[in-house]
Amino acid sequence: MLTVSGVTKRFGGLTAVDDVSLGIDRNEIVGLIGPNGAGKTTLFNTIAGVYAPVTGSITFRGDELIGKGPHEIARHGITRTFQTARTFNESTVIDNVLAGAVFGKEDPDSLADERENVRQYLEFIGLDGKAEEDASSLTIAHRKQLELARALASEPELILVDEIGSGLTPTELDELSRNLRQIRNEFGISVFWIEHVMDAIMNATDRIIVLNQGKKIADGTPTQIQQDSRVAEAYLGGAEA
Ligand SMILES: Nc1ncnc2c1ncn2[C@@H]1O[C@H](COP(=O)(O)OP(=O)(O)OP(=O)(O)O)[C@@H](O)[C@H]1O
Repeated sequence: MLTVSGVTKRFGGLTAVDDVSLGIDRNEIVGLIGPNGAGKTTLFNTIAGVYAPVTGSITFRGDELIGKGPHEIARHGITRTFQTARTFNESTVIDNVLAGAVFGKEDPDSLADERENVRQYLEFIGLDGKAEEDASSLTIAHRKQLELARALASEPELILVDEIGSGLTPTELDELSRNLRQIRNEFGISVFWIEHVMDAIMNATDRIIVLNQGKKIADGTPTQIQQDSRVAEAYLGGAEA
């Protein structure tokens, strides 16, 4: 469904993403891991249309995405969540989800209809009891769930999730991992997920891609990745730095 071929992105003399190729299929949860500075966020930003790569091609259901901006890419069915949840804090929880619905769709219904429609996503995520509260009153974990509900409301086919684990307790992270699996299971949405918390990524993904210094060094099942000596070396190298 998503095909990244030979993508390179440089910042001045630094090659942040170096000739990376990968694919994400329909209905897959794929983890993206790698030591700090490996190029994970830069790769996401390149897929999402924030950066144009110097070389390579990124297609989604056969359409070339390179040259398209973030709004256009969202309308192709790719949406994202951010490492630091970017909720509109002065707005209610339901209005935040409504913003996702209106932003992501080619042809949104009337606001009143969309408002009714997006309640299902809050219910699905388990935040319906907080629909009328200000987003600023939510805990970090609930804000991250709100971001997922907002992403769902844009009715995407692929969600790019940038680190949900930081700042969460293990129980909260379990809940969010469960949300991601439910999103895949019930809506058939694919998830591409950057995460530093290894337990979560090993337990909740179907496949894991590993970047190190901009290059893809491994792509396999969680078990294969745990046994991959290049991956272990990359993390040990990072720990010494
Ligand atoms: N806007 C930018 N301008 C210049 N250099 C950048 C920019 N964004 C990222 N970089 C550099 O590109 C490299 C890859 O960074 P990136 O943030 O993509 O890594 P990452 O794997 O997401 O790291 P982390 O796990 O720490 O978030 C790093 O060396 C970083 O300093």
